[in-house]
Amino acid sequence: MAASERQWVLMATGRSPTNIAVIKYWGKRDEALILPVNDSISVTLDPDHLSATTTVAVSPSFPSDRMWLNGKEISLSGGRFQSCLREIRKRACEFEDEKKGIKIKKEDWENLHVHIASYNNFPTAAGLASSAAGFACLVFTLGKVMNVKEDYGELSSIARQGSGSACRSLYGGFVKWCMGKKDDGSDSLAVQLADETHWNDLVIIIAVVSSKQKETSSTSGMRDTVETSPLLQYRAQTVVPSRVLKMEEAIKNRDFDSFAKLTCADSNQFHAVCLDTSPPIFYMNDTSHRIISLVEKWNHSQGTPQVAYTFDAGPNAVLIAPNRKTAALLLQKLLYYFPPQDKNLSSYLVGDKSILGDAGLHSIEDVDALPAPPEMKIPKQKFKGDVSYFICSRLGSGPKVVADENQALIDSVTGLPKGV
Ligand SMILES: Nc1ncnc2c1ncn2[C@@H]1O[C@H](COP(=O)(O)OP(=O)(O)OP(=O)(O)O)[C@@H](O)[C@H]1O
Ligand SMILES: C[C@@](O)(CCOP(=O)(O)OP(=O)(O)O)CC(=O)O
Repeated sequence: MAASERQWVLMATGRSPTNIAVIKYWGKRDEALILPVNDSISVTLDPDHLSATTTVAVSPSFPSDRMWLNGKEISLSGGRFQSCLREIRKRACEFEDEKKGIKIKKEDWENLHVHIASYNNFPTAAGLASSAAGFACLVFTLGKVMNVKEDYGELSSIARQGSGSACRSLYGGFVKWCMGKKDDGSDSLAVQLADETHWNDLVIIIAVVSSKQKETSSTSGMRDTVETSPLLQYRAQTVVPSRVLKMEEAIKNRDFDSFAKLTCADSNQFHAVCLDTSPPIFYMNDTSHRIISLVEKWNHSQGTPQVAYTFDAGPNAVLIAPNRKTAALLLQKLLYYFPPQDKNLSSYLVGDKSILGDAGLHSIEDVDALPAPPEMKIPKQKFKGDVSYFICSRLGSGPKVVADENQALIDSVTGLPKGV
């Protein structure tokens, strides 16, 4: 290879959203391939608020594969990263850029190494599904740089091998992960039920209860549940199959009543199987329970669901409102009970801050003046400081290429992360 040939660096940058399940995935039937015991359904969140951005660079001058996450080098030796790299490399296609003097034959990809830099615009490993956005983005961006021709369904089954829930982040809007039947996992992939424009009135408010790393990871938690919970069998075989059908129908008809009831019931059953695990797993805390109680009492007082709640493997609440008006009412109730620790309202709600205006909350004085929610029995008690901050978001699109080279996370000359 000529010296000039050795110099080129080929790069691609992608951005992928995170997703939140409304019918939960919990339990694997195959640990290595990451095959689930039931179907699951999720909503994809707006990448402007919660997403991973990943740059993949390839160059004949790189002696090994390397990765940096949020500016720190991490090991790629784990099985999940290796599976994603292997599966994408297998599907890599010929690539040529005459201007830059780059010509890569299909068989060359086996010997070309990658540098990967990724950044999450929200806390990593804090129960906000960073692994879902991260692995979806990794697979999507590797696919771009390696000129992979496979469709998103196939890419989703590769992202699944990085982290199960990641397969659902390959699409925007409403997504179903079909568990599949085959032993090799080739039919365990994501399909889009409807894109983000189908039901774009929905508003999502996340209460970040704790951004510390959690005690029991989803991976080990669900392994323990599969081994010890008798309730999980009933959930996976009897409850979820009919719930998935009802949820698909609710989404198709934009039936918020059914959507909310199914979402809350499924979150509660997921936490019930965690409690049915030996030793029991507690992901929610007192603040999570207070938020459930607030929503349940409000919903009950109105006779129909106003808002849905769902909790993943952590205490953070994800609340889904049917429209901005209801979201603004919800925010008033939440801020009444969970006012900010300091006087800074603007940093207490991130994402779509305009919801504060809709709720008539322009300053901390407006929060102090909020009336107690009438449906609550003990309205006087407040829990200042129990919520770290709120995120206001909406449904969003699937992965996208970031074309602006200024936004690449790797320097195209050095092949190293910018700033390293
Ligand atoms: N941008 C990223 N690119 C590649 N991998 C990532 C990225 N972000 C996170 N990960 C991987 O995901 C791991 C964190 O996953 P973990 O399941 O512990 O937390 P989480 O996904 O934030 O929470 P949860 O799955 O419970 O919602 C990281 O240690 C890393 O291996
Ligand atoms: C509670 C959940 O968020 C569990 C997600 O689990 P992960 O996808 O993080 O687990 P692994 O496949 O072991 O990586 C529910 C869901 O997203 O469906």
